[in-house]
Amino acid sequence: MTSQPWTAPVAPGAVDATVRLPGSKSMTNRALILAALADGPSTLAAPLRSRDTELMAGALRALGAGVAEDGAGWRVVPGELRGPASVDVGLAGTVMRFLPPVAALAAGDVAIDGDPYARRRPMGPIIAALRALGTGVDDEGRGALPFTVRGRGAVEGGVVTIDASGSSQLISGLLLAAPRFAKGVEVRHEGPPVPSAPHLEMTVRMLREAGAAVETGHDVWRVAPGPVAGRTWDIEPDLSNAAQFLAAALVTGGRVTVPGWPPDTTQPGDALRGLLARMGADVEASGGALTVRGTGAFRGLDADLHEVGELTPVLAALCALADGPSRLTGIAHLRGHETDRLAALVTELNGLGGDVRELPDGLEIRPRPLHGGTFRTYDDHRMVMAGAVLGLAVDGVQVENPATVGKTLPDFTTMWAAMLAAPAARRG
Ligand SMILES: O=C(O)C1=C[C@@H](OP(=O)(O)O)[C@@H](O)[C@H](O)C1
Ligand SMILES: C=C(OP(=O)(O)O)C(=O)O
Repeated sequence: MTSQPWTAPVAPGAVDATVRLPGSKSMTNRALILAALADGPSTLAAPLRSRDTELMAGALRALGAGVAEDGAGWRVVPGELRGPASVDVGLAGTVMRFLPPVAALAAGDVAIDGDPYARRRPMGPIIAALRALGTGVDDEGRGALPFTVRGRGAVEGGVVTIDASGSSQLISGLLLAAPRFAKGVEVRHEGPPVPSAPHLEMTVRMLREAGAAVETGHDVWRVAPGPVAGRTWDIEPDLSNAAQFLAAALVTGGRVTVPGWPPDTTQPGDALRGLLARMGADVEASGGALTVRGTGAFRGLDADLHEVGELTPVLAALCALADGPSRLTGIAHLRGHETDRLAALVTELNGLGGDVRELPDGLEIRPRPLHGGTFRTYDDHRMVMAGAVLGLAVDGVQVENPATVGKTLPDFTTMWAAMLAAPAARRG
């Protein structure tokens, strides 16, 4: 779906807002997988409703699970997994990496495809791993989408070695389905470091919460075969989607509070507390909420974002408005995200007059006065959010195809307008 360009609003003054965020994409899609593999029904309370999670729900339904509306949540009733089925993964990394190992457990063929750029995202290691664990995959030699998983109703499992330097999701996908493999799984990683450690911790923690036995070591993860418990999953607010709202406090010298900030979380967005403080924000956690205050002036950032790569687009936009230069490193794998995010950020920030250089593993950003213009978004929700942050301070930023935020935050532009319309902003 393509929408009309959106003129990102200039902040009318210092923001002063409380922003309630919908559920975490990463937790919702893990909970859906575990619920579909469980030995009884589960409930997801406050899940994210967005393109990525609806695609996951649709994929699991196609394989035989019951995923039904339950008030604001979802009720999942596991069913016998079977093909033939066709699954659309859209551009969702979580669906394209978490679903194929579940498809391997189905009796019958499962054809899997997605958006055009999905065919360019790293999938080879998971295809090879499924074969090594005893499941046929017909990919016509592509090592990428589209492909068909030849499910036989059971997966032998065992030990497999992959290079997961392109995406942590390649490991998470194998681990999430592994309690249902006859021998469980031992996944070993060989290659450059695996990104997104917090997301791997999230996988391990949620598997354990569902009763699975998981052991971890250096670049090795083991899941024993065993039952997955049906349960209630309370989905935390999506902290990565807090980034753009909290950034608005720095850009405008205002205050943004996010209620329901979990005190102990595996979400990478929790790193925003430290990262924004390093840029000069006053960050306060109290009463279960996180509040960020800015003065309107803030420093550049020199940070390795390897573990929290999905925060990069919004942080890069913030860095382009900072008082000094920034270096964001450890993020070569972002070339395989929704788009090549390093190239996209260089092109679009420089298109507004910025001075951004691509490094082998990141970005170097030197702030310069920016001007309005088209900010292309490449079907990447976080590029829309980055454009919104720039628009707070730069008149005439035309964000292309804002509806692409539907991937994880369908109400984004409405929430953004509400934040800017909060009382203090109108006075400012
Ligand atoms: O497991 C997950 O839920 C995710 C893992 C990360 O992927 P990569 O390791 O590919 O960066 C992250 O960027 C993505 O948004 C969500
Ligand atoms: C990388 C991201 O998404 P995906 O789950 O599609 O990998 C992201 O949300 O920033």
